[in-house]
Amino acid sequence: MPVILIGFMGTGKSTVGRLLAESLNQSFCDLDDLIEKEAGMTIPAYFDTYGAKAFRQLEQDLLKKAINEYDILSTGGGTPTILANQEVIQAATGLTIKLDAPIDEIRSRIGDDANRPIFKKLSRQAFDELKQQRDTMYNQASDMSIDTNQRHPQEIADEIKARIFQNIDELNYASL
Ligand SMILES: Nc1ncnc2c1ncn2[C@@H]1O[C@H](COP(=O)(O)OP(=O)(O)O)[C@@H](O)[C@H]1O
Ligand SMILES: O=C(O)C1=C[C@@H](OP(=O)(O)O)[C@@H](O)[C@H](O)C1
Ligand SMILES: [Mg+2]
Repeated sequence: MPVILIGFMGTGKSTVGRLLAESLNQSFCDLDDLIEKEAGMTIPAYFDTYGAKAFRQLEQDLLKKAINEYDILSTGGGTPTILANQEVIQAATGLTIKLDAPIDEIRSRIGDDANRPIFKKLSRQAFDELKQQRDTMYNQASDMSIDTNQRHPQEIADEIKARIFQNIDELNYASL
């Protein structure tokens, strides 16, 4: 059953996804890593060279591929903002989980990281508004939401694991 992690940048999708896959001994893909591998450059370099539109197109192409090939998929914060991606995520048969954190916690997590071109470019207010706007999309696209504030990534991965097994049990009961 594939698990897709969505949510705003800095909520821990990449970190938790990796831990979850290790703990379940399942295959893992971080969509941003796949993009960097395919493009042969970092994400900030790709934004600088080709622009945001080209980035979204490459992301869309690789999402379709990755969703069929991996058990655990960590998306980028902007992935579910594209309608075609929402459709691909909703058509997937597993669980889609939104990770969340308060905006100030996000700022402190990613503040020093030069790897997020969107964070670097936006004013404080625009960044807050972007999160509010995107949260609506994450809520619509996810089956459940997990607050990651003041929690260790391993604890969050363990909670997701428990939820997966709970979900499998419910599906098994429903088919009896
Ligand atoms: N639960 C957490 N508590 C504190 N810091 C975290 C947590 N999860 C991730 N981080 C840190 O926050 C930063 C962003 O995490 P990352 O997994 O890259 O998020 P995302 O993929 O959602 O952008 C990293 O420095 C990571 O170590
Ligand atoms: O929010 C966004 O639009 C983006 C989030 C990033 O991923 P993370 O959410 O893993 O930081 C990465 O895909 C790119 O910088 C664009
Ligand atoms: Mg990430």
